[in-house]
Amino acid sequence: MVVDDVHIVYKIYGSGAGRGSATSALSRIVRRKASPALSEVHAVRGISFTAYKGEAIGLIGSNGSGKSTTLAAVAGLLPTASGAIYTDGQPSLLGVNAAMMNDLTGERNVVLGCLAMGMSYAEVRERYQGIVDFSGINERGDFISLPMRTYSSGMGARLRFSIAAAKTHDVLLIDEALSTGDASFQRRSEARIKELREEAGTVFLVSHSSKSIRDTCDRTIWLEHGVIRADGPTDEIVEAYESYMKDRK
Ligand SMILES: Nc1ncnc2c1ncn2[C@@H]1O[C@H](COP(=O)(O)OP(=O)(O)OP(=O)(O)O)[C@@H](O)[C@H]1O
Repeated sequence: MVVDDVHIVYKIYGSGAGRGSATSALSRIVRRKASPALSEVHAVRGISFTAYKGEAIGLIGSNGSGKSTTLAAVAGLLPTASGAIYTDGQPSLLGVNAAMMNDLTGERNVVLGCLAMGMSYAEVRERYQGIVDFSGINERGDFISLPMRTYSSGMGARLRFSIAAAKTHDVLLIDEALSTGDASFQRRSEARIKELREEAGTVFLVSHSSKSIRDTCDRTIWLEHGVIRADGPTDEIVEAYESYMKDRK
């Protein structure tokens, strides 16, 4: 995957004083003025890197540094303002907020998620039990037949990860999902990420937990204010980042 001088700008409509109120809308209609001015957030400012098959790359940085935005752009969910992203294969984003139907049971979500990833009914039937066992959702009772809204955030994240990890991905983008699981689930998911890498995929992991980055990734990119501050071996970069964060306190 090649990310070449990518800039991402969020355009925010309807911001500013008086925008959005009924009177300001009415005055715009009367004066036949165009839509309200928009403000912009320049979230990613010219980042470039190359990622290879079989690599697991961690993305770290303080809040608002552009990590999730970068992942969303690589997944093709956000347009770039300039620059380009080239990937060999289909990237799939596994976010903590990935779309799951909260009113449906865990079981239905597993089936829907697998179908959405392109599996056939026969493949879903074959993999279903493995996914439920991996997630550990049923360890304390029959939760898989309850609606997703009854799950804790950690349980939801575990099920999402288990569904996504059931398939081999060309490029798997993981946003914070691992840090929500407990220790035993984290061990299982680290092992699964290693397998996914061996199956010739590239894995990106956004996390605030230095531990999950250290345990899963051998290369790390540190973003700050939308630019790459450092890119290199995980141990070096995480150490530099931790001392930077300590100095900021
Ligand atoms: N939907 C949005 N609309 C407008 N601005 C946004 C939107 N999402 C993010 N931003 C802005 O883009 C910048 C980067 O945000 P992003 O979520 O990528 O950061 P992050 O590094 O993932 O942060 P965190 O560690 O808090 O998850 C921030 O300044 C944020 O305010």
